[in-house]
Amino acid sequence: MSKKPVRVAVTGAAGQIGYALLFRIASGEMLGKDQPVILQLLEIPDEKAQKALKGVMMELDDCAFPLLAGMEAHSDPMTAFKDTDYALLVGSRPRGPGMERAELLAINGAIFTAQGKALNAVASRNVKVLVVGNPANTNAYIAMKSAPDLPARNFTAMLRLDHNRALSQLAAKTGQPVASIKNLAVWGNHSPTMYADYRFATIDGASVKDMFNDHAWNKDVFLPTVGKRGAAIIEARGLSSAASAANAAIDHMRDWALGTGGAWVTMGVPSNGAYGIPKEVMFGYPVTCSGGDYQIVEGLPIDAFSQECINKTLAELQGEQDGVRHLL
Ligand SMILES: NC(=O)C1=CN([C@@H]2O[C@H](COP(=O)(O)OP(=O)(O)OC[C@H]3O[C@@H](n4cnc5c(N)ncnc54)[C@H](O)[C@@H]3O)[C@@H](O)[C@H]2O)C=CC1
Ligand SMILES: O=C([O-])CC(=O)C(=O)O
Repeated sequence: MSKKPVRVAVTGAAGQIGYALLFRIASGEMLGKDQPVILQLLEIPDEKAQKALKGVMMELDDCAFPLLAGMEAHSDPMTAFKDTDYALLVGSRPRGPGMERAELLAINGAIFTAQGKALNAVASRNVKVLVVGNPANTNAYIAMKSAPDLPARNFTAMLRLDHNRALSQLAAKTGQPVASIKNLAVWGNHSPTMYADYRFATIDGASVKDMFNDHAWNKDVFLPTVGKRGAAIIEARGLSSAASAANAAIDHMRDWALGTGGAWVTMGVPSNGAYGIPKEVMFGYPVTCSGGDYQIVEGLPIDAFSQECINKTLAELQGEQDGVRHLL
């Protein structure tokens, strides 16, 4: 028997990430090739944005996706999020060349308060929320705090792009295929302070750390390359990452919904206190997913360098959260 359609809300649907994301959701890459979806698309109430959204929907129609069971255009989160099972909060103001994240925080804070409240009021009580729009962790924190009637753990932030970037850098360094690398973790904020941690990573079961014990490469090449990749893409493209961000969003939601089979992935999730991170801080952690839920990988040893990196990214996140406290 065919499955009942699920509702997937996407904000910023006419933006560049939206354009790289919607077609893949509709083709079944996110929730499975047997799962029909109804897309509930939100754009700002602006004639140009709504017109562009109509154009994207015309193209979605023209793909004749068998799994696309319905599609709606919205300009109000209160209707866009009605009964939604999944919400991908992409729409926000992207960072331009030279723009600081603090500037973004002020502009985007208001958006995520309103959207959190709307999710609280009208979404499915089990809605899974992924915040992509930057600053993703703090926007997710704002949305979570604005939705007190929904489970806090259902609000997550996207660190999967950092995770995937780190995988590719490790694959290049070791000359091994990406798919062979397991047990990578990225801690903290989706920002240059994130800490990509390959101490536990294995390739075909062998420790990556034992393959090359190169602290200088870790500190001076690997971490800055992964951390500043977003800025490097902006510099090269004149636009922020879109296809790779959409791909990471698909990976994040697919793994959360369908499970990772024991493999670690990175998600930004409200802390449960693990690793001394204060509760509720929206923090990148290694997780495994099963049964439509995620579990933080706990009990990993944290050495002095790692602790220093974790402290740094935590301090940045707490600074961001302090900066939005007046909104909550
Ligand atoms: N977490 C991550 O790893 C990454 C996050 N990003 C972030 O994703 C966001 C979106 O990026 P792009 O698609 O490239 O930007 P874009 O500017 O192409 O599209 C954003 C869209 O969101 C819409 N929008 C703005 N406010 C909205 C609101 N309140 N409700 C609904 N829609 C709204 C805009 O009209 C626009 O169409 C940016 O904040 C960007 O910094 C980008 C790459 C990676
Ligand atoms: O840096 C940006 O503004 C876009 C982004 O989040 C990324 O590519 O990681």
